[in-house]
Amino acid sequence: MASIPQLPAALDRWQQTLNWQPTAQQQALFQQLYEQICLGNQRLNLTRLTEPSDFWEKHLWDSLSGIAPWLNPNQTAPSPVQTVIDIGTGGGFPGLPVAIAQPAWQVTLLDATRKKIQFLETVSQTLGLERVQGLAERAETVGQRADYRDLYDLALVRAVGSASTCAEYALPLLRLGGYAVLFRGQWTEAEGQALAAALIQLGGTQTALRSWSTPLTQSQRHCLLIQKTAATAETFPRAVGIPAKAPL
Ligand SMILES: C[S@@+](CC[C@H](N)C(=O)[O-])C[C@H]1O[C@@H](n2cnc3c(N)ncnc32)[C@H](O)[C@@H]1O
Repeated sequence: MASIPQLPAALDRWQQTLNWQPTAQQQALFQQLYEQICLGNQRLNLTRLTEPSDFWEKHLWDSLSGIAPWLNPNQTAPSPVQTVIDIGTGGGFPGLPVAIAQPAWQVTLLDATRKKIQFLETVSQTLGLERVQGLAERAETVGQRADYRDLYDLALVRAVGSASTCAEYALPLLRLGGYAVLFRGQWTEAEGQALAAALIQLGGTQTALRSWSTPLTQSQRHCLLIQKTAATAETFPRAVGIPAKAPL
């Protein structure tokens, strides 16, 4: 069985780039995650990244780069976190690496595809991630449910749609003062302008735009931090399919 990059090389890279290191137990969980997601279930086609170094960089490192402000012991976290929702989690990213790195956080993995969520629940149980739960629903439906709205401290959204679409999924689910992290590859001024207009309608304020290169292949990444600074109108999220078809 192939191994993801092991100590000490990976530890150095975690330390240099995120100022954080996994414990030996967390490193073992990352390896188990790799085996379960990449090699364990080819049928669901959860990821096309099966090479250990690709998995480490584009799934593990990339997922944790989004929560860098909460990992770095020298930084004050933007706000305390207990509850997290990963919207459109797919193969469990960024939610599962985040749950391993932050074992005290309660992480909900949301995806519209029930089979993916059922598989991720089994993986979470196998890895002993007791604070992870799955939710097989559309983000638009969950965002209109009173038991999920205004609930989460942190929403993570990677590779699910345009930034405005992702913001419309995330903001209704956040408590006032909570944060959304939007993971992006390239980032253009036009996207920034569209997002700014959407945030006015959704009650969000962009507080940071971080830009960096990934540590192995120097691919460009952008990460947007958005705080919920006002209540989101009840009209959002709009009906299923509309946020993606007609972004704000
Ligand atoms: C390209 S995958 C990205 C998966 C993962 N976040 C990642 O970065 O590897 C997009 C996922 O979002 C889910 N998705 C798309 N729109 C959704 C919605 N409105 N509500 C819930 N899940 C959605 C899809 O089912 C799919 O699994």
